[in-house]
Amino acid sequence: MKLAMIGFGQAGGKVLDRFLEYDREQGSEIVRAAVAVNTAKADLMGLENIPEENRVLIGQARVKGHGVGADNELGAEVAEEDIDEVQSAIDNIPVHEVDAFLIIAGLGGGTGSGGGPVLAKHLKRIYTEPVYALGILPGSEEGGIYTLNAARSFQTFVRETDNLLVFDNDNWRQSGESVESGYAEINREIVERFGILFGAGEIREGGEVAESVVDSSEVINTLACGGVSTVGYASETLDRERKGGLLSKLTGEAEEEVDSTSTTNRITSLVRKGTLGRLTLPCEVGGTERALLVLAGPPKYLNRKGIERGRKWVEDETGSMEVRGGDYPRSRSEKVASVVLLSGVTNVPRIKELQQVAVEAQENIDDLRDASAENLDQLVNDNDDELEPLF
Ligand SMILES: Nc1nc2c(ncn2[C@@H]2O[C@H](COP(=O)(O)OP(=O)(O)OP(=O)(O)O)[C@@H](O)[C@H]2O)c(=O)[nH]1
Repeated sequence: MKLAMIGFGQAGGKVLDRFLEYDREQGSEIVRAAVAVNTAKADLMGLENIPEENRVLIGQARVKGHGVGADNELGAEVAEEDIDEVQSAIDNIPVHEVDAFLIIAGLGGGTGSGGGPVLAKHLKRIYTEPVYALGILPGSEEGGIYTLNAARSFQTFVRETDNLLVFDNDNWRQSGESVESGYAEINREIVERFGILFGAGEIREGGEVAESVVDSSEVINTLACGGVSTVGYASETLDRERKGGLLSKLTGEAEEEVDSTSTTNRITSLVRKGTLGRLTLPCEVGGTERALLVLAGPPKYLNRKGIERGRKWVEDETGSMEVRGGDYPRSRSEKVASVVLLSGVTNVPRIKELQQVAVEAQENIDDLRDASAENLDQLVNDNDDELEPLF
């Protein structure tokens, strides 16, 4: 599937930068266009793979290139004010060649969290292609303002996009890791999962053809139920049995013996592990509206029977009647990987918790405001008492 990706804010830009690297390494050609938008000049300058002409600095008149300091209302305001500058960069994208837009943003900060939904609304008004977002939730140790931003932004993103794919940093940070090396690891994880999902079906001319192809319309149909999505992943490194036949001696490549029963079993077990293991956003699998599974790996290690069994299992597990599945051949890969997209999930404890914390944070803010208003009144009254008439 070909995407126009817009990285909004620091996290969005960094993840998009990694997507470009992945695209180049894998030859997957998912990112048809890449635009980074930020209020902080330094963040834009730190990007490595996004072309300079596609880096858009917004809000210069208001924040002078220094970021909005986790103020997501300000993030939304400057995005509204400077939407034409973002649009100018998007005007250079051959939109007729893309299947969808994907806005990537950290929901806890200010720029991406506030500006991302503004851009989503704008794109939906102008284009007919679906507009998705990949929203990154903050770690719980990041504090109240990040949680409050994330809770607000989450709701707005769900309203303004065709589907919000979520990655929860809280579920992925390893203890003892530095923040930066932690993010590098997390960003690799994000790009691998979403890269396989969006890369399926993007087979170039002369490339390998999948036995049961996943094409972009299947990803779009799975996401079309709207709401929130999460992605599961599992992989197994292949212990490739090689047989030194004449052909292999001539080509230098080993032929492989592949047992079809173990191929089927490997696939079904990877689908289970992917679905029941660590999801990008942990949730109850039951009640999922739609699902899609993609099996990636060397074609010999993929078969229709395994995928069909895996698909049936996901149907039983989710209770959904709309479970699609297919394969994504990658000959050079040394592993078989399963990616499971669960779309329209409803039972998500982290979101409930986030909303609760946000309500409390809002009440605290209201209390603080009330308290400071009372203090102000008090101060005025006290001062009134003390003031001596001058005449
Ligand atoms: N996964 C991931 N999350 C990140 C990364 N960098 C920052 N974050 C998360 O993103 C949130 C902060 O958002 P940023 O993108 O840094 O903020 P911003 O949109 O640039 O907004 P301001 O800095 O307030 O102007 C925090 O919750 C971080 O946990 C990253 O490289 N990867």
